[in-house]
Amino acid sequence: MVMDGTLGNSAAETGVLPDAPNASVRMSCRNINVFYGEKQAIFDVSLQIADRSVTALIGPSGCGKSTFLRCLNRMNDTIEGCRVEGEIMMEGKDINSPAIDPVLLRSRVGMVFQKPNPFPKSIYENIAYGPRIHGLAQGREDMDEIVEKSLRRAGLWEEVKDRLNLAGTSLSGGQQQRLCIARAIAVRPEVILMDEPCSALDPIATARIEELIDDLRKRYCIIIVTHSMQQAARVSQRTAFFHLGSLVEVGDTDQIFTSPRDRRTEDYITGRFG
Ligand SMILES: Nc1ncnc2c1ncn2[C@@H]1O[C@H](COP(=O)(O)OP(=O)(O)OP(=O)(O)O)[C@@H](O)[C@H]1O
Repeated sequence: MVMDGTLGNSAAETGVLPDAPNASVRMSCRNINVFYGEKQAIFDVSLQIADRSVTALIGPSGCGKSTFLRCLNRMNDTIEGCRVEGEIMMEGKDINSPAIDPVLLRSRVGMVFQKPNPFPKSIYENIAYGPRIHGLAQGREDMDEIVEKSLRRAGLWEEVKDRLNLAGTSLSGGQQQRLCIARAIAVRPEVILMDEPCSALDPIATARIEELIDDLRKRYCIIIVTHSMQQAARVSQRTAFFHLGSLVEVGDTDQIFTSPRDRRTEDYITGRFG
């Protein structure tokens, strides 16, 4: 672990999940409160996030899923009037500490948005940009390798290897989303946040992304916000149910969907509200 306030490369584990002793914790959030001006959007949420697995955040519209997700890589810092309280530990350091560089943090905790948002640059440059600004490539050959590896991991290489100089925006919606995932992977993240990554995609493109998420979880800690309970059930191993800014219940996805402990979770998953 490095001692200069930056987040080190080591995959140091911070503990185990209380209900899953074999899972190591990648991020540990304690007593998180989030305010937009005077209005409180997240109330005292504590959540441990397992490594090498997918955690789904579910709950009715406006319950705070995206707000909470954005706490995990300090994207809320970019929203005027938004204030985050509480502790989010990763590799033994609080990511909200002033010593943490948010740009570096966001390379370690990458993000994929609802709508694919490739840069207005070539496919190659979309991937190469991050490694270049973070100094991860020694030269052209090294960069070529990073680009190929990232596109392969995102399941896009075969489709684009002969047209790397074409604009990223020339790809289909599903391909663009895989390009954005490849872009996140290229800077060697440990965590990937996904905010409804399939909501702009058709069912076939959605299925490809879901398969990809299942593959990526072998290497990364993934947290996904989804409106679709079917998607949460298909792709995640753990599910956290939010309601009115509070975390109602978190657990093994099978348990949450088959025997929820809280009435509100049951009402939501059985379609009584939301
Ligand atoms: N930039 C903002 N400024 C003020 N209030 C906001 C802002 N973003 C979100 N909120 C409020 O915070 C609460 C939580 O919103 P958030 O978008 O996190 O919920 P969500 O569960 O992700 O919703 P959805 O499923 O509809 O995307 C809502 O009441 C919302 O109106």
